[in-house]
Amino acid sequence: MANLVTTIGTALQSGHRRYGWAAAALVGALLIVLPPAVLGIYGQRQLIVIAVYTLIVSGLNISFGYGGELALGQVAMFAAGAYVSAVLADHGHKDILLALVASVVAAGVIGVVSGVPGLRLSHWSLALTSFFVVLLVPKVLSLFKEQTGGLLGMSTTFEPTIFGRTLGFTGFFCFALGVTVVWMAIFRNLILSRFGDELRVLRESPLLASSLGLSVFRVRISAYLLGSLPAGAAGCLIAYLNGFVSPDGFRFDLAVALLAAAVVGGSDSIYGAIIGSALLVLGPLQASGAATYSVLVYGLFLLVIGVVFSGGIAGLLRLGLRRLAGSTSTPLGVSAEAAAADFSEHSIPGERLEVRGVTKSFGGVRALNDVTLSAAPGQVTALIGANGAGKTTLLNAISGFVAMDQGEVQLGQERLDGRPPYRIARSGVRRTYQTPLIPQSMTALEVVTSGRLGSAGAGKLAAILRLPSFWRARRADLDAGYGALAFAGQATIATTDARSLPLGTRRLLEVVRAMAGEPRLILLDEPAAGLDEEGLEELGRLIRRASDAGGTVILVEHNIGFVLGLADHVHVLELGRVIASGTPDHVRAHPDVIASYLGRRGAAGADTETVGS
Ligand SMILES: Nc1ncnc2c1ncn2[C@@H]1O[C@H](COP(=O)(O)OP(=O)(O)OP(=O)(O)O)[C@@H](O)[C@H]1O
Repeated sequence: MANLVTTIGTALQSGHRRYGWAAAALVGALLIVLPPAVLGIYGQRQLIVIAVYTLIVSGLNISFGYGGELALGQVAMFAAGAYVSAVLADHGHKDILLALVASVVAAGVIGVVSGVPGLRLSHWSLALTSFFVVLLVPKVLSLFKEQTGGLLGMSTTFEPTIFGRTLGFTGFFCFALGVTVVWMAIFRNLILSRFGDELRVLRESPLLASSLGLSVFRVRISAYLLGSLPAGAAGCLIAYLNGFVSPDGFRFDLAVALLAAAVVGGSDSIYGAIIGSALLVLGPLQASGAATYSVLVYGLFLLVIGVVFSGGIAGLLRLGLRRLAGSTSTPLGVSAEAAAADFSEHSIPGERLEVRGVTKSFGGVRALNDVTLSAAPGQVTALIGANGAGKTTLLNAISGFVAMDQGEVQLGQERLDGRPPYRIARSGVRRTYQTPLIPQSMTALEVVTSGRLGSAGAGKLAAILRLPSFWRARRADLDAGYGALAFAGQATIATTDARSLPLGTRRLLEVVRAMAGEPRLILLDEPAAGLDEEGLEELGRLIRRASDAGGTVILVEHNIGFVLGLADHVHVLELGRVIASGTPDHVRAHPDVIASYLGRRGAAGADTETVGS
């Protein structure tokens, strides 16, 4: 019996990804072709409103749910779409396709105008600018009273035509649902492509996104802009549905209600927008009287859902399917051995790193003082030193997260200093962090393939249309990711939720992610922190294999026994200066190092000593 349940669960879970789109398209098609008499005019209207909210909420989910940016401006874009369609209809342009395109363009313009300033600034700025944009809607409409009817709104003759033929209500119903189905297909294809992974990486940490080679600003603005487009389409549909537009339809309450619908449905799920919107339209708040308290009730909803089940209803369904499916399977139908062999043949293209005269001060603290050192391909180069010696600052200076005051960094023939972090990452610098940065709701395989996000891949259009170039790039990403996992002996965790893995495995995963991105330089910041003996051994083996495969590895670590047993070359930092460099034996015996750092036990052999942490 348990087996049967697991089989059904697995089929549903894998079917959800592979054929979920087909099921959704089928439901959409059925609704469209359903005889009007079955639903009746009221039922059709309700479905159109659900479709309208689905468009807006799914747009919100791109930047908010997947990208982690709180943005409320969708209502302003919704208003822009509605008013553009209304004004066009008022001027006798009744072609609904024309109105749809114009509404989408208008929403895009509002998206760029309101998004760019917010996104250029800090994380909360977008929430604030988009909040103000929504508050401004009635004011702007009153400014253009002649054209928009001001606060009273405007009604006009909405008789949609398409290519010169009048649509009628049922035709409009089919059009509205058709637009929503097409958008949901676009949305799904975007989310299940590199773009979806970029958003999830961004939500986890902009720092991580930059160090994987992504321009944080570009990802944020693409998400906000793409999310604004369906809101414009929704505006067009609501104008034609109601035959009337007024500022009352685009108030701040609606922004809160849509946010609640996103969270309740599941803001980081593809079909959560449909669930949330259906609840918004058909749910208990539609009862007379309840609407008065809608902001309060939606606010409470947000709080409760946020605390109790953050993935929303879609998240609960996903969890249920996962539980039913039980253990995970190997993806791609590739054997671990074959993938590992492929990956080891594909060596790591390490380059020589030269750091010359790097100096960095934070106020009165000189974190790096004229640091000159190098690291060779095929070797593990360790940086050791007590707390505050400047090790992390040096990694940050090499990877561009800290602007150095003086000095040069050269990788192979390429100068890295002066470039932004994402460009340095694109030059092949990959790093790990003291606290593993593993994005939410990603499998181990997805985490590893995200190491390739900064490299050339298929574009968004290829992803939306699922062109052959998309499938080729996807196959290459999956092969490289799976190969890297198998190379590290971790193929069995490929489909496991990466966040649920133990600390040691998450640390390994970070190293594997760094290896999957064809790195010319790998920077490891305290990868052994918190690991037990077994974890240390496994990590040591992996780092050694990465350098044997040609990688240039720089290891910052406090566990001296681990470092001296693994490194080919060691640089010792003290108060921002290099005080010794050489082989582990040379460093172990160096009088300055013994005096200031290793102490008497170091001279005798510091195999298990952890210094400075
Ligand atoms: N952003 C910052 N602002 C101000 N001071 C900083 C900043 N980053 C580092 N420092 C200072 O620079 C010095 C070097 O710090 P750094 O973190 O590089 O040392 P570390 O060797 O990596 O230490 P640990 O082993 O504890 O991580 C310390 O005195 C630290 O307080």
